[in-house]
Amino acid sequence: MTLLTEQDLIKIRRHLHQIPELALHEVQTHDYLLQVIESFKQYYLEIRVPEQSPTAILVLVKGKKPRRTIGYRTDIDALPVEEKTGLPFSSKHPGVMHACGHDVHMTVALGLLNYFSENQPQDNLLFFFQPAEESESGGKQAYEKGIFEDKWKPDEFYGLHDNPALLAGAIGCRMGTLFAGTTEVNIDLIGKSGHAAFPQNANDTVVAMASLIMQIQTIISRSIDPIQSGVITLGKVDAGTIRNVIAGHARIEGTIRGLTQKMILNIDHRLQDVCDGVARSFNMDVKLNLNQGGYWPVENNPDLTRSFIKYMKKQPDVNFIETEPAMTGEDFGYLLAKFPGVMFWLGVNDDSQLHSATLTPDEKSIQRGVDAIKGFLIYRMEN
Ligand SMILES: CC(=O)N[C@@H](CCC[C@H](N)C(=O)O)C(=O)O
Repeated sequence: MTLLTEQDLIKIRRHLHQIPELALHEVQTHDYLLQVIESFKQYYLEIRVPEQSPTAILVLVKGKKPRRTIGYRTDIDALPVEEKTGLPFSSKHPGVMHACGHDVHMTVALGLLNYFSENQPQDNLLFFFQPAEESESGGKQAYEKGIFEDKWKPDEFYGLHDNPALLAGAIGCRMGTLFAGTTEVNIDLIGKSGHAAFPQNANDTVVAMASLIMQIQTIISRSIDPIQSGVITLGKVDAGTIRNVIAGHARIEGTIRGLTQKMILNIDHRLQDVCDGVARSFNMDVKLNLNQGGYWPVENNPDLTRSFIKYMKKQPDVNFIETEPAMTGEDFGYLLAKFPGVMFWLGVNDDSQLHSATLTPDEKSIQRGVDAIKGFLIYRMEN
């Protein structure tokens, strides 16, 4: 294999786009990634599939005169979204789609790895193809299972997320917090089912759920400092079986976001109060389960981010934009709490938002992303 062209990268991205898989089930994706990586020159590559995390891949590129190991992470999982792009290379997996652009993330990582397999870097580079970013805290799991040990430990870590609101190939970043911390919310309401005609003999969880949802949506507006703010989105509700049976069980699933850990814990606390209140007033069990996993706020390291921004701003071919913090979550936040590093945006210029069934990243972003990041990594190794 020689250097991949822009067309080769687009082909790879389209293949990955057709085989999206959910968190921790990225089997075909993993096999295809391995196949591509194994087609690169292997002179100074070492590939490892950690047995503790069988869909992850680590690739160490041994440097000429290493002073450090620079990590680069890409996520590899997809979302339970039915694709509606109409693209000829649409998802072949019903109900699953790369609606968050991880196919682009993986392709950029492969482009970088391919370049450094042809051009031995000064420092060591560690590529981490990470399962389960959308749920299941893949980054945290990998860390806790000990996959970053000995020579597999990065001294610093970089990673990107695509951004449809930025022009294709633009790089966005900021000092401090880039993304929010999140907490997954699951609420089960347990009442008593019964005949629709006799509510006095049942305990209706649909009515309690409606009241609970409305009360939860007052937490942000009434309990949180509006200057700091946060988000609670309840994205899934489920209750009942048929129109004329009172539902004895209801479930709500959602997510909380805040830019600081203090804010997340504050919202968590208020949510518990509101659930307890509804349980009392409707005389039923309301079980709240909160799971932050590894979705900690994404805090960029000050020195490394300064150097990243300084480099990107100086490049005539890079459209660099200083961005505001975003309420998206990322389990790279957990890894950045363990290793200093930088997360940044790669513009993919699309009208559709992340997580939408019509997300269509502009493929010009791939080569531009590879060029900008490759340049930065070389610069970092020289400084
Ligand atoms: C970039 C992005 O969209 N990330 C996801 C991360 C999921 C966090 C977690 N599963 C949760 O929902 O709390 C996001 O939804 O922001």
